[in-house]
Amino acid sequence: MSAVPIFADNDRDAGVVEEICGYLTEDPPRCYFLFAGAGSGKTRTLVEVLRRMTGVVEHEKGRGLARRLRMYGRSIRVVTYTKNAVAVINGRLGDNDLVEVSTIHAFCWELISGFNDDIRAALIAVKEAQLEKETAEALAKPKGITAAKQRDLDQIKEDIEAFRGTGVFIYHPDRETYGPGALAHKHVLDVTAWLLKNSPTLQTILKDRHPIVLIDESQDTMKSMLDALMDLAEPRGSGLTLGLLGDHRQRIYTDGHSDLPSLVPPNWATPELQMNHRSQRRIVALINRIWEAELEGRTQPANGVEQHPRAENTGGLVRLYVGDASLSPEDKVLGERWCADQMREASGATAWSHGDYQLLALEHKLVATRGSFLDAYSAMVLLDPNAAAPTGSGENKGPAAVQILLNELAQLEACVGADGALDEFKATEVFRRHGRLDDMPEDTAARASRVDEMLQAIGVLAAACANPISTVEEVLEPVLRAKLFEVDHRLSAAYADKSPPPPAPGRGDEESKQDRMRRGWCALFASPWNQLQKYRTYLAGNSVLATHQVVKGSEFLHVMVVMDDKSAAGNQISYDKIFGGTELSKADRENVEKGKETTIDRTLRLLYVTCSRAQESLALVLWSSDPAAALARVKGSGWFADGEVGSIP
Ligand SMILES: Nc1ncnc2c1ncn2[C@@H]1O[C@H](COP(=O)(O)OP(=O)(O)OP(=O)(O)O)[C@@H](O)[C@H]1O
Repeated sequence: MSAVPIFADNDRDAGVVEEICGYLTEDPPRCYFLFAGAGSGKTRTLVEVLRRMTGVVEHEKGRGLARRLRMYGRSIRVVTYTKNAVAVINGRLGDNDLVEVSTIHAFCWELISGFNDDIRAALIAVKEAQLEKETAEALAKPKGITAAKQRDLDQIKEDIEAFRGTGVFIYHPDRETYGPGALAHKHVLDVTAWLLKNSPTLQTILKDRHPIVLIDESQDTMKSMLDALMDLAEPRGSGLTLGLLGDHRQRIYTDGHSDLPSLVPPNWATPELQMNHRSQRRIVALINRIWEAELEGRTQPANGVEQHPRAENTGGLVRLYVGDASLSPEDKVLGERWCADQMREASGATAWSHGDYQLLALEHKLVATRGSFLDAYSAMVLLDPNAAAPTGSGENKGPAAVQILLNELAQLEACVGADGALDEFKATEVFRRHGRLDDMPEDTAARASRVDEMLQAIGVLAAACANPISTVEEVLEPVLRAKLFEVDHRLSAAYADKSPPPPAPGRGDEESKQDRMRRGWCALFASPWNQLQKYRTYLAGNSVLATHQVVKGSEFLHVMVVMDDKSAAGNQISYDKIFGGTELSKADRENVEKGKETTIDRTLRLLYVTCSRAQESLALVLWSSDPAAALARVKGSGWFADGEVGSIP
């Protein structure tokens, strides 16, 4: 192939940057929704627009915009989904005082921080609305308000009272904040959205600071924040111009709008990126087929442009392997290794035999099982279902009440060598970092005695950590006895309570938050200590195992997608239904009739996201409850050629 057509093909999106620059510099400027598919290079497009709009790259109208922004001390605000994306954009932009890039949490907190009376009013209004909604929902059920539900409603009332008595609210976008007035991540978004709708002062502040707001991954941006901003941007010329970047095919969180393209006002511009610069042709063809598939149970429209691979990306390998879902987890791991060997043979890529491929699993529970930290993970989910698992945005740090286990104790454990000897210098540094040396006794004898007490406790702790069968309870014992660190009051109270865990609720039974947490504490104390290290690695996003949900924005040369509905918790996703090994449920059919989102819709999007992470080769491993039916259905789907499908022996 000659160089000319390659250039022409690869450049089909070349005009989009200039098109967007045009919308932002029109008078009045025009809002836009950029439809940017997987691997379409939306970051590059965004950065190129920003460079032109801020005078870094010569652009006549951009120069005028930059001058106006600078004259009034304003800047363009870019909101990204992860801290990593913030760093990437800042890195590419260089020193640029006309652009501020942040996560949505940091953006919201910057807007509301210090407005304590407004925050209080918003929190109370949001909680009162929640109380009203939950009460009405419970009353509509045949059982009415159960005792467990009443306890939850009382908790909301207590929260409201606590907000009334709070003077100053504190928050940090990058970590959990504790203590009086500490706001959770979700609260900050709720409060900002409420205030943007109800407080003219905040509306003016926003427009005055950031007349242009560009939001990446808008399909997953919390609905209420997006609604508030979209309202403010109307009518055109209102003083706020919005640019939304997104791909509704990649929506994987429930926070976002279910069909953002249909909500975009008709007067907005809707440019599109059609290229997929990331993946080889075969992979791009597969994701196009997946998205347009006419599947039974699908309600979402197949809207969106078909993607084109780069002209030089002529290859790529795709395989689907189907195995029996009733096999043991150990046998499944062996089966997945067999698949990797097949991929090695078919592709010739040694990465498949060296474990240098990215394994994407369906669900956190599946990862916890494969990664041997299921007890610790399950306990964390009971303690705080919202904070237990890593998220795409990287803000989850585990339940707030157990932070000492995830931070201080992990750091102290790292001071103990393989021979069990303590590195006192490093340990002192850990205590100093956590402010534990500030209140050491002045008196020499008392100080020496306290040091002895601490060293003795660390000795017991080191021995417990080194013992592979130690439980979390055994490791905690010396820490609490010698008060080595400041401990969350919920942790110390739960530790002191030696009552047995309440029974798990039966199917369909409600459970109060207190009972659920008590079960969580008991499960955590009984968990093997060595599972916590694996859990921490996973939570930090440093594990070679990743769930589908956390791979947002990433790309890998070789990908294995493990689809095992049986090992996953919940029924939100079912690959076996997509591939035909399981029939649609009654609820699925009812949802289809009502035009509501179905398991098929959600699963198709997740499949789209995972497959589109692969650059060179992609193995799909399906553990099906009816492998024969799945194989037959797959063969008729047109997604794969005959030689691309195989059975796991
Ligand atoms: N114009 C381009 N020319 C060549 N390569 C490009 C171009 N734009 C992007 N790429 C490359 O294509 C890959 C995908 O780009 P990027 O990660 O920005 O896509 P994305 O739109 O954010 O995708 P996703 O939504 O799937 O995460 C990257 O490796 C990037 O370097």
